[in-house]
Amino acid sequence: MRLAVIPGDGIGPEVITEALKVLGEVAPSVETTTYDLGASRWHATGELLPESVLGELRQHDAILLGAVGDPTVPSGILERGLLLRLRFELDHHVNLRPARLYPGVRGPLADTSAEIDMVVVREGTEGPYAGNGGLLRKDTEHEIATEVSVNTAFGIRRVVADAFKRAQERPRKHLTLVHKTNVLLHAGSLWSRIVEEVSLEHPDVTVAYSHVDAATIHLVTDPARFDVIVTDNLFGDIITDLAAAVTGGIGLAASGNLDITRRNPSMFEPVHGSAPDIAGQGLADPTAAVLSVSLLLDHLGQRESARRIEASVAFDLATRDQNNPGSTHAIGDRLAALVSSNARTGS
Ligand SMILES: NC(=O)C1=CN([C@@H]2O[C@H](COP(=O)(O)OP(=O)(O)OC[C@H]3O[C@@H](n4cnc5c(N)ncnc54)[C@H](O)[C@@H]3O)[C@@H](O)[C@H]2O)C=CC1
Ligand SMILES: CC(C)CC(=O)C(=O)O
Ligand SMILES: [Mg+2]
Repeated sequence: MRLAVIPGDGIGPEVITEALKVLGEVAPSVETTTYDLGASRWHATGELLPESVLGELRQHDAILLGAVGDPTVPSGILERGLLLRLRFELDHHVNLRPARLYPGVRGPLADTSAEIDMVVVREGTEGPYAGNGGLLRKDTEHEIATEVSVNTAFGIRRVVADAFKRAQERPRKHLTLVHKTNVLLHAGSLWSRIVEEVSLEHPDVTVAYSHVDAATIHLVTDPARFDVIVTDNLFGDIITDLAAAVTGGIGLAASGNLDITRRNPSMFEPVHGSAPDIAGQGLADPTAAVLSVSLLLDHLGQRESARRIEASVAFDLATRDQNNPGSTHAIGDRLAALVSSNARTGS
C-alpha cells in the first residue's frame, strides 16, 4: 500500500504520529510518503498545493490528512486553497462520517442508554462550498457578498445512490434526507426528487426527511432515530460536528473523503480541525485519526485490519478513565499496544 501523509497544521501532526503508530501495527509494510503542506510551507514559499505535489498524491492508494488551518494565515487560504482543493481535484464526492456512541463513552446527553449509531453521507464537492460567488461594490456601503450553492443532478445522484447503498447494508435500512426544502426551494426540490427516484431502486430502505434546523434538535433529543443521513456539503459539515459532540466528542470522530469511482485516491482525516487552542500541549485525542485509519483500511479492502483497529478503539474507550484519558502519546501508545495484542490473539 502506498500512503501519502499530510500531517498539516496545529494538532494535525500530533494525531497523525499516533495514527501512523497504530497503522504500523497492522500494516508494517505500508510505504508512506509525507508531504509538507500547510501553514509553514505557505509562509516559507507561498505554496499551497503545487501541481507537482498534486500529481504525486494521485499516484498513491490513499491519503491520510491531519488537519489544516492556522491563526497566522488569513482564514480560508489553507482551507480553500489546500483542503477543499484536494477534495475537489480528487473528486471526493462522498464525505463519509460515521458517528457512534461506543460502550463506556460518556456523551453529554441525559439518556446514556440510547444506542447512537449513524453514518452521515455528506456531499463533498458542491453546495455553498463550490466557491461560486464574490463581492460586488466592494468597500462601499452597498457591498454585496454572494456564495451561490451549486447542486447538480449528477452530483446529488451519486451521493444519494451511495447513501442508499449504505442504508441497504445496515440492519435498520433507514435513510434521512436532511435539507431545508421549505426555504431553499430550488436545491431542496432537486435533492427531494432525486431521493424519491433512487428510493424506488431500494424498496426495503425506509426514507424520512428532516429540515436541518429540526435535525439539530433531534440529534440532541433523539439521536437514535438516525441511521444513514444524506445531506449537502454545508449542512453535513455542521451536523457532523454536532453528531461528534453527542457521541463523546470531536476527538473521536473519523471521516473519509471518498471518490467512490476509485479513479483518485480517497483521503481520510479526523472530522476536527487543527485546534490551535490545544496544539503543542499533548491534549489532542488521536482516536479520531486512528479511526480514520480504520476507515482507510476498510476502503482499501483490508477489512480484518480495519476491524482490529476499531475493536481496539472500542476496548480503549470502554476501559479508559473518562475524566483523564491520557496524553496524545499515551492514548496512541495504548491503542498501538491493543492492536498489536489483538493481532497476536486474533481477536
Ligand atoms: N479538515 C480540516 O482540516 C479542518 C480544518 N479546520 C480549521 O481548523 C482551525 C480550527 O478550527 P475550529 O473551528 O477551532 O475547529 P477544531 O475542530 O479545530 O476545534 C474545535 C474544538 O474542538 C477541540 N478539538 C478539536 N480536535 C480535538 C481533539 N482531537 N481532541 C480534543 N479536542 C479537540 C478544540 O480544542 C476546539 O475546542 C481553523 O483554521 C479551521 O478552518 C476546521 C475543521 C476541519
Ligand atoms: C475547512 C472546512 C471546509 C473543513 C471542515 O470543517 C470539515 O470538512 O468538516
Ligand atoms: Mg467541519
